[in-house]
Amino acid sequence: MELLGESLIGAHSVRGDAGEITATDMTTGKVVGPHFGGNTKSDLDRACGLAEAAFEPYRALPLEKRAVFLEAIAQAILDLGDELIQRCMQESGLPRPRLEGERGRTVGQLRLFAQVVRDGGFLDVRIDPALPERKPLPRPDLRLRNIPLGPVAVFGASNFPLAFSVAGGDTASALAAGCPVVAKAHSAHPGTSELVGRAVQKAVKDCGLPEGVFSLLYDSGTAIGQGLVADPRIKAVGFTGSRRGGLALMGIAAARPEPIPVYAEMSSINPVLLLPGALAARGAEIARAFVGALTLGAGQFCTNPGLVLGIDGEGLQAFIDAAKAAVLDAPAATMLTPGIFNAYCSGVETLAGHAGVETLARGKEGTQFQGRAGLFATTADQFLAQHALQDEIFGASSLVVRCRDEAQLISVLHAIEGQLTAALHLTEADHPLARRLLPLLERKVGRILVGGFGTGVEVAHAMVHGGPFPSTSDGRTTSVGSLAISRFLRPVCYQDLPAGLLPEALRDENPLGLTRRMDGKVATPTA
Ligand SMILES: NC(=O)C1=CN([C@@H]2O[C@H](COP(=O)(O)OP(=O)(O)OC[C@H]3O[C@@H](n4cnc5c(N)ncnc54)[C@H](O)[C@@H]3O)[C@@H](O)[C@H]2O)C=CC1
Ligand SMILES: O=C(O)CCC(=O)C(=O)O
Repeated sequence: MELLGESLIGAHSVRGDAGEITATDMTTGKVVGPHFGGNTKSDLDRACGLAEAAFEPYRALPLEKRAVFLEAIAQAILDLGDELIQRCMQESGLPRPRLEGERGRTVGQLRLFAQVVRDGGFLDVRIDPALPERKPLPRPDLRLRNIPLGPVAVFGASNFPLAFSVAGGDTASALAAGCPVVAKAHSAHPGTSELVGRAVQKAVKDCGLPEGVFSLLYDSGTAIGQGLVADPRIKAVGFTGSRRGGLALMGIAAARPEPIPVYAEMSSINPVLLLPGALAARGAEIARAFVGALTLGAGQFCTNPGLVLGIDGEGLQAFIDAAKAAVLDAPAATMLTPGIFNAYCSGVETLAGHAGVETLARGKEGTQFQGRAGLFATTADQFLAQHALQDEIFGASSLVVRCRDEAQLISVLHAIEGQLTAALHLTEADHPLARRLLPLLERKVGRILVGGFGTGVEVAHAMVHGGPFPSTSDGRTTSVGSLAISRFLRPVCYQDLPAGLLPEALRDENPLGLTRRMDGKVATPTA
């Protein structure tokens, strides 16, 4: 498919004329064509108008049709074939196996949401039948179901050009909820975005849906992204990126005459807790696995293990020695954009320059735009005294914090900000300490895991990829897994509506065959 450098506004392909966006081939540093036109405010207005017009007919579709649409997007992405992978490799610098895996995850995610839509459980139907004889007052007939919020703005992430971008988890869950999507392409992978956008556009057409169900805009600066969040027709925002970007969009959304939710996944340093028994039993082994997780994908994951906590002693020293050796051996890796590479280099330099921070090891030198892994250490006293030591460094850098004792480990945990994940390494002897840490960890993170690291998020029903601020803007939800749909829904209660006016999902005869909560009890449909 020839790339045109055009945005997609409903069924149309439109060349924006507000500046240009060009991709960089991250392995050569050269610009790759075509040049993409940045959209204008009037393009944005048109995309939002179409999304608003599509909302009612799209949400009214039978669930089966919505599910088939999600599956059609998945197939259209697969039909792009190797062209998608090649373009994506060029724009992102990410290797083929990673991107093939990510495509599988993207397609799997869309198919998972198709199942979620068919199942209908996300409607969360509750029926409390009327109790006309109840004393002292009768109870009215109450019926609840979730409805979609309205058009959603999705900001593609730079670090997952497929699974968190144009047709990634935010888009899949918003479409599954019944919300049209206006996506804002990330300028790091404009060609990949156009290819995937065209796949979604084709699925819209093939399924006979209103064209405004999906649009894709390009922004040569920040005006289109900001305008999108401010547009009164947009009712929610999905974002993965920097803390600064997420906070800016949250500010715009909150300042609207009608504020809207922004689901921003921002910064996280994902503490790894090395408990004494585990350090004594297998410190060096954990260190090697840790460096593997640290350097995976040049460390460009929001789940990257950026902080290691342990109690000082022989065990922690054995871990550090083995981790140092593995980092020294780690090859440099191409980063996503020149900007991200530069931010990584300056982040590492700043960290190394802090009082009381020791550079333990740096990975091998690389070529242009290749980040070198970095391992640093400090004491808990220093960590507690310098808040800046908690700043996310996006890339393969991690800070080991030597704690004096259990009490100081707990103080450090109290001091850290909200996180996506915490990883515990333990043996049975560590269970009493782990049991004491768990309530505190629950308050700090969205996912607690044992024996591994946070990278490699499973797309599943029980997954939480979220956490307290600043890891996300709203720790009550997740951006990965089927629960992500709940971000784009809100409950409506129907009180004493005549049967003929009730939505199908709420009718007594249960024509959709939904599992519903009847008078508080789960009722499965009779076949
Ligand atoms: N924690 C995480 O998961 C990630 C963190 N990052 C951090 O972000 C840095 C920059 O990477 P990017 O991916 O470009 O993130 P970014 O936050 O700068 O941009 C993400 C998206 O939001 C838009 N955006 C950002 N600020 C905006 C504003 N003020 N107004 C309107 N639109 C705005 C951008 O155009 C882009 O589409 C990295 O060096 C890293 O520090 C990046 C990716 C993921
Ligand atoms: O590690 C993963 O699979 C997902 C990480 C993520 O969501 C991110 O880096 O933005």
